[in-house]
Amino acid sequence: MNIQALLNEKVSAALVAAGAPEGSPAAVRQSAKPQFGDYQANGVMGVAKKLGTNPREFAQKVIEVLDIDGIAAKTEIAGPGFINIFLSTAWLAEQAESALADSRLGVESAEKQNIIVDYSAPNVAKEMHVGHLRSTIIGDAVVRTLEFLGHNVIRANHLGDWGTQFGMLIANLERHEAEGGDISMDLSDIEGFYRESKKLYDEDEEFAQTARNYVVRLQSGDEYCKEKWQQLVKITLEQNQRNYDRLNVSLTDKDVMGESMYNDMLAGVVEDLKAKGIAVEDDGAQVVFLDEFKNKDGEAMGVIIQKRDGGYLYTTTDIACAKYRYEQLNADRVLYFIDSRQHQHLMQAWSIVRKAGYIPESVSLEHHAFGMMLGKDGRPFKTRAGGTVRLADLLDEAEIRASKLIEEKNPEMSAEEKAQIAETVAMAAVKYADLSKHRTTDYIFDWDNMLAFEGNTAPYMQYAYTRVASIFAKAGLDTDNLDGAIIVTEEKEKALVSKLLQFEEAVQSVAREGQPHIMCSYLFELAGNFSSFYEACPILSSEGETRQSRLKLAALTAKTIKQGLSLLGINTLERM
Ligand SMILES: NC(=[NH2+])NCCC[C@H](N)C(=O)O
Repeated sequence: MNIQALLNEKVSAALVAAGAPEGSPAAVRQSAKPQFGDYQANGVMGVAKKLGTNPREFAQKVIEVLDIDGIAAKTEIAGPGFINIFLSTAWLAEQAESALADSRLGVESAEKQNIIVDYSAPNVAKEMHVGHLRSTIIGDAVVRTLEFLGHNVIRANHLGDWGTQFGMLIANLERHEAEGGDISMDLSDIEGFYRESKKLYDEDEEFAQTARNYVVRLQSGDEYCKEKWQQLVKITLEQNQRNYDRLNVSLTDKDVMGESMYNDMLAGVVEDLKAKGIAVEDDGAQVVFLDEFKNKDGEAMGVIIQKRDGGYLYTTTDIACAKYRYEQLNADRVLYFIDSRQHQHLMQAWSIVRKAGYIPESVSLEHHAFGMMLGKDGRPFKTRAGGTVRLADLLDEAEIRASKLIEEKNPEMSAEEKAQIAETVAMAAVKYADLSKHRTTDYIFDWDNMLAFEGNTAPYMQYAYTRVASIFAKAGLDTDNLDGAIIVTEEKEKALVSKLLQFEEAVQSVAREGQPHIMCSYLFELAGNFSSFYEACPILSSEGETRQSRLKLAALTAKTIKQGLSLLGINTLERM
């Protein structure tokens, strides 16, 4: 149950009953401090101002008609007219009880929507690099959260699999084949292969001519070129899949909807935009002038959708792609997890999409942008030699570092167990470090921080889970089979229960805002609440119904942490 939403509904109804206009916002939020109650409604002041009445008096009227008997123990008016709501411990205990009995931990399913999530989107014949890492792990956490809420999610890996570069890549692939080498070996360093192709293209005129010829042939559907192109796509996908699997990212080959998929739509889109008078010819190219974007002379900015030579652009593809997602996939919502540097590109493409009426306003197109990944020195994240960091190398290093850490902590464990723990911790650390930061800020990649056992980190959260789980292991108890009832008496018990019952709010916020750091902060706070509870309220050494109740609180904590981490794509360990 979403308590905030419930209270918001209750207070909204009371506002109207007290004379406020229909639809006045109740603005119920979690309280910043316990002395302000569990929740606070801040909507009264705005309404009183509109009505020209005294806010404290109006708040009093609202409280009189507010129907929260049995839910709240107490309400009070504070400051200029805030309503502080103190929840009843008996009611909280009841809610916690039903959350524990429910495999969804009491989280209600949302009204089902078709949601397309565009994420990862690396490029063919290029290594996945750290920039794609952010899109991949943030997007995947949001996908898991949306699915948990019951939405129909379509994972769209907008692979960069089209463009004029394929001419030189095909020509070079052919050259390698002619030389009789082992192609899969030759392409194991796909980035090197790309550089080599580029060099040949720049330096060898005959090669460049073949390459240009292949571009034309590929675009007109020539079988030979298509087959070679497919080979390149396949090799890239295999390499990416290894990264996805290691990172426990839920993408597979089936989710690839690359740029090439929209190729057949592009001519039609340009024709249609011309017919609608949205695109006009300018110096031989097809251009859309957008008033809402100004160029440096203060004039409407021109966005090219077809070049003079007939070629289409990245923007043209994204226009067609958005159209497709609405028309063919019936999207209710489309989320794009792309680097903030592509913001203007997306805004322009979508502005054209809306002008052309390809998607109704009721369907949201959302750019969930993120900042750059920086090194510890605050500069773009690079290898020591100054090159781009390959994702696979980064993950290898994470495992090496985590192994050392686990070795120090648990020298007595079997090598096999240590290796398994190290791998789980390593991938979690890389993901969690990224997920826990506000998405839009640049993110500083720091091994020591992400692998620390203190603070808002993966090892800390994984260990928090293991610690609760070990209580049950030690007592030989099963979290699914506990007798007795939850009784909330101690202050720390109440704080823990309140936090546990905010899980749904966290899940829904992540789904709404596409910001997984909300879940990380929630879990970190929950772990903190559990620690304070555990210190103040002994579990196994207490007796009778107190012991049973506390065991149940611990069980719900373990399940909530595990579920929350799993929505982030992070695995837990029973021992670590
Ligand atoms: N619909 C989109 N434009 N998705 C993002 C594509 C990202 C692009 N392949 C890149 O590496 O920068």
